[in-house]
Amino acid sequence: MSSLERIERIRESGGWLERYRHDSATCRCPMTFSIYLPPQAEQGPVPAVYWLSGLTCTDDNFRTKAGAQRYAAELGLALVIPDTSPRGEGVPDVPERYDLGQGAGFYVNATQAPWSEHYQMYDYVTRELPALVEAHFPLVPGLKSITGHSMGGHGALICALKNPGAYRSVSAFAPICHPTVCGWGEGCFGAYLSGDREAWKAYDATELVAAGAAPIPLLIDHGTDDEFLPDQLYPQDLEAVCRARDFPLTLRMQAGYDHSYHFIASFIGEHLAYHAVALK
Ligand SMILES: N[C@@H](CCC(=O)N[C@@H](CSC=O)C(=O)NCC(=O)O)C(=O)O
Repeated sequence: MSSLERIERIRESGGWLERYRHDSATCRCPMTFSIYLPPQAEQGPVPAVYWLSGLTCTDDNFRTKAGAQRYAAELGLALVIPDTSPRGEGVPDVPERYDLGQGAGFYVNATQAPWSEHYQMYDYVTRELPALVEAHFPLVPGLKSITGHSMGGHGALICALKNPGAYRSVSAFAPICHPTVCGWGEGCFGAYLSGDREAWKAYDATELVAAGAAPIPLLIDHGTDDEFLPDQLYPQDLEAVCRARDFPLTLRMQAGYDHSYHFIASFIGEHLAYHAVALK
């Protein structure tokens, strides 16, 4: 297991917001993540909520824009906030594209060169990072939930659907619900996973539910004024397969909200309270 280099420590809401760099064996490069430890972590281990961010983000967007740490402090939850892709000079990228390469790992394990050398974000967020943080921080082993936004909402849904029992609860903000049929998903899956569309379905929430994923309640918020709702997010497709299977889905269309962190900040308290109930 790699060692951790602490690169930041900030007092917030009675707890600590910390940032670390480590050599990832999974992504074969240095990776950065943030963790918020609530005040309760000074008394003993606490449960963790993993947050997966969207396209163009690092771990910094959520911790500076969502206002989540205040709620996490009240609820006694740690927040674990990974980056959205491997990064660095030796890591493939398409600098002119915001939706492919660095900042756009899409939470899959790439199988295609040149991406497969480093772009192993699914294994990183579901295996390496939980083992690392549980070994180094006062977290209750295995007691975790997951949420995220847009590409990260897609990531949260597939991590929970593909790992029955690993997460006590899952929620998502404006997730890309059917990535195999939207432009963002087609671009990344085509590059990272080849042109074989059947292979893409293993990382698509709508396809996983349709294929018989074990039931876990899904809490999803979308904004009705989200600029990406018509062409990228497809909640109606996930809703249809959930209805056909009687799969537990709470899909809330929040009037007037867009795709931004203002939307996330408006509902993050509700989402964390939801996870806190599942984690008690
Ligand atoms: N037009 C934007 C597109 C990038 C964008 O909107 N990113 C969202 C996530 S979208 C899906 O994953 C985001 O969270 N941005 C960061 C933020 O702090 O708002 C562009 O060109 O950048």
